[in-house]
Amino acid sequence: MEKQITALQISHILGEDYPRGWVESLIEIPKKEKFGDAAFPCFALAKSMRKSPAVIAGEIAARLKHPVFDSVEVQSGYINIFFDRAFITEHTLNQVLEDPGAYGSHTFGEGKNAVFDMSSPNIAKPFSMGHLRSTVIGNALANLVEKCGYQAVKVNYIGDYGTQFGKLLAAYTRWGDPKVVEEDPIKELTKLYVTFHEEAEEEPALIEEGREWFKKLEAQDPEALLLWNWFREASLQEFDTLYEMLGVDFDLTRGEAYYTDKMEPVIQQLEDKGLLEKSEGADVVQLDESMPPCLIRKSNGTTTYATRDLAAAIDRYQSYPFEKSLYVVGNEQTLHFNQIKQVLKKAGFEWADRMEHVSFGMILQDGQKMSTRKGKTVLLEEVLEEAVDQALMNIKEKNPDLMNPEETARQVGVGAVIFHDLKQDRRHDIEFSLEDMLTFEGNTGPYLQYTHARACSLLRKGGFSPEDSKTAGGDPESWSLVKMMRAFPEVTASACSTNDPSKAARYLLDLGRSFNQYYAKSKIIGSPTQQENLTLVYAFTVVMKEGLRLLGMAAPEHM
Ligand SMILES: NC(=[NH2+])NCCC[C@H](N)C(=O)O
Repeated sequence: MEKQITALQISHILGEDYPRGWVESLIEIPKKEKFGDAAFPCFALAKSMRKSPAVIAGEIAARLKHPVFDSVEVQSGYINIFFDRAFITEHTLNQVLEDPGAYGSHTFGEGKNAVFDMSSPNIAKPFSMGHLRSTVIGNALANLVEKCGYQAVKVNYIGDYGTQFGKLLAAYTRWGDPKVVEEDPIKELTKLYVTFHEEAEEEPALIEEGREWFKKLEAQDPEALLLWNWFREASLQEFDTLYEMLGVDFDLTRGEAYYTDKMEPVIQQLEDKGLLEKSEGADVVQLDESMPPCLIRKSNGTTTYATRDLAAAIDRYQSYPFEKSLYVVGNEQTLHFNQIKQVLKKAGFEWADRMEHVSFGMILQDGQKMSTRKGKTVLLEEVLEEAVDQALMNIKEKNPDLMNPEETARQVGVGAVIFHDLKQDRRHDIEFSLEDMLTFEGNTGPYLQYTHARACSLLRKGGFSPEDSKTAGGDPESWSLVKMMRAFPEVTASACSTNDPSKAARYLLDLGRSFNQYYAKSKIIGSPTQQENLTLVYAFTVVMKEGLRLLGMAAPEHM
């Protein structure tokens, strides 16, 4: 906010040739305190004003006045502005404490829908690392858009359709044992699927058998349908255990199969609009030179992944006219989503521009993709359990008297995995390392949660209660922390608008560091301004807790 005020003042002094937005883009936030809280470099003005930057800086500085400015200095072409700390501190604390849960909220999304296609695992297959990323990133973004006023609609678009289910049905009817499937459905079904592929190399006729089964499924053959339903329900149940652990829920679990009878009308529309072309017996829509045509119907008459996504996009727009529709899916599907978008655009759906592929990289282990195929299965549930176990060990070591250590360990272990994902630029591949995720020092989830818990324990020690808050007259040592808390609303807005939860995650690391620095430097309890200091600590817990909530993490008060 001070940045805008500063820009407005400078722009006002310079006149209309230098608009506020332009001035604001030049303003820097100095790293060193001695250069002020904001700095304006005058070098870009030298040419048009035909004066040296130092002279210009002097002239502007002489006229720069506002209640939030405490002092203004000129240093070699820069104007360094120092804000009125007491004024801003009080204002910030009042804002945070006025309505704690609402601090950092915005209204710009009000009355608008944001639809999320997220998680979307495939039934009868293990929940992969990619699906974990989609779940975690999608959930954080959904929280962020809601923070900005949007209505989030979280859709779990499960992969419950397609030729692979023909193969699975073929494999099951040949080799499956209902009891074994019942016991550990995903594991057994995956095995059957792998067996199918191995056997098919010896016996190519199997492939045909798989196709036949898929045709039966499409024709709603009772036996096929019964088995498919069973596999589906059993898989969803296993996924639910994971979602519960992660603390994620959905507004809608609606998979590809839901669109079985909604594709024909879409294909008809494409036909009517003259977009459908025959290509080697298949129906395709030609796209611009940058991509291959989109396959709508294969030569054997079956529909595709793309056809279902087209039907789903149209259906979503009809049910939830959206301002944005985000597909939180790995990088490897970029071409697919570009194709879908372009087909819809060609068909005249202007809203296709509001669809966005929120892509992300892979999770690597020792530089290689963590795979769920063949022998190398890494089961996500085991990963999370391992994280929780290790968190429990860490916690017991640090705080042997903690009540309810299991619940806290769950919050910390799961939080560690979530944060490790969210702190990085989502488009990059990330290296998986439980050790790195779980340390209490460094850029981790546990570090943030621990910092928050320490602050809570200070409040308990000081017998603080929010009703006794004192927002004026705080400790000057708190300035960096105050500025950090002040930045929160800007961070939520920008993380939301750029679909980038890492902005919020990295901000929380900075916030945590600011708090720990303040804590190290100040005598909080027992100082003459104890109540003011504790008010600040309390405000910090409010912002940290809300930040963690947005990322999908818990903020335990004891650790
Ligand atoms: N609308 C979509 N295509 N969403 C992504 C689905 C992801 C797919 N089930 C997979 O695991 O690869």
